[in-house]
Amino acid sequence: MNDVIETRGLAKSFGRVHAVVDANLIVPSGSIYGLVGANGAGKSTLLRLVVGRFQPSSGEVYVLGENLSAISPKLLYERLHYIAGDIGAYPDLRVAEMLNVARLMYRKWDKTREAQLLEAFSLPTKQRIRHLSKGKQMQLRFVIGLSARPEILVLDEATNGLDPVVKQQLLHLVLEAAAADEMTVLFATQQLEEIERMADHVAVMANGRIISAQTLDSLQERIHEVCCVLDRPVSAQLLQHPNVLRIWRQGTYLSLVVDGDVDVWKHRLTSVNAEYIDVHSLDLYELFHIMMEEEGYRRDRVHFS
Ligand SMILES: Nc1ncnc2c1ncn2[C@@H]1O[C@H](COP(=O)(O)OP(=O)(O)OP(=O)(O)O)[C@@H](O)[C@H]1O
Repeated sequence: MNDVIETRGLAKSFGRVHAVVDANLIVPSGSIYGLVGANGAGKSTLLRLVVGRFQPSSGEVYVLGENLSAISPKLLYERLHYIAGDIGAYPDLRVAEMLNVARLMYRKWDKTREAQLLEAFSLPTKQRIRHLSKGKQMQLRFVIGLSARPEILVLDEATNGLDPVVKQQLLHLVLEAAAADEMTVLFATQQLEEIERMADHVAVMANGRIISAQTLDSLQERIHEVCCVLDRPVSAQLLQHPNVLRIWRQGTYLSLVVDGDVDVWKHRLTSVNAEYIDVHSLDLYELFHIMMEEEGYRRDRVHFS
């Protein structure tokens, strides 16, 4: 599998805000790569750097093996399609006019797919884009994005605010198109169910940094919760280890979230007479929460007096 996107030491600052810091991301060809992180973590900025909407403060972006700064905008436009949740271009055109423009813009335009998608979405072709609902506008953008048959589709919270039926429909179509065209998808989302449903790889961002980037399977195989009952105090030294991401104790119950070999921890806990040792995987929600806490991410506490 070749890599279709690679960022090397990528950084972007806005004045004193370091939105993206030393980002090294490798997106393999054909992968469905999810990007998650808290509000303001730097996801949109990273995607805008990857699609050439922002100039990096430092570092480099490679798309389809070439340095982004050396790729002609026209070629990039055809090979990489970007859809963000904000307002799209040409809001005053009618749907049919917009599709005429798009057909001229993309050499690989797939008319059969366009017709299938138009029928599936029942888009009112005579209406002006700005008069369409948000969901219909987004459907139109996916008609264009998928009919253009790009090699890479970059989605930035593209399903935000859509009703669950439209959202599921769009995600399903993206997966179908990705399989049919061997298209790579890089998408940022706050919705972990989208990661669960779509992604085979996932990168987690916190405070502008990529703190984890790997396959979803390896992430879930690597981190576990080890629980036990321990009716005597244990030295802090035993538990404080770089691979212990969280320690939680209530009475005699102890829970450790550990990164890496769980057998080591079973052995350590057995050696201090722990009983009822149990190991289980964590769901994505717990995993991301713990990873972000690890990175020092805390929601500001709000006090009402
Ligand atoms: N054009 C800009 N000018 C100034 N600051 C910006 C600009 N774009 C982003 N930022 C700042 O960069 C940081 C990262 O923002 P970004 O939008 O990339 O985060 P995000 O992870 O996509 O957040 P969200 O999930 O809330 O959309 C934030 O502090 C944001 O305020």
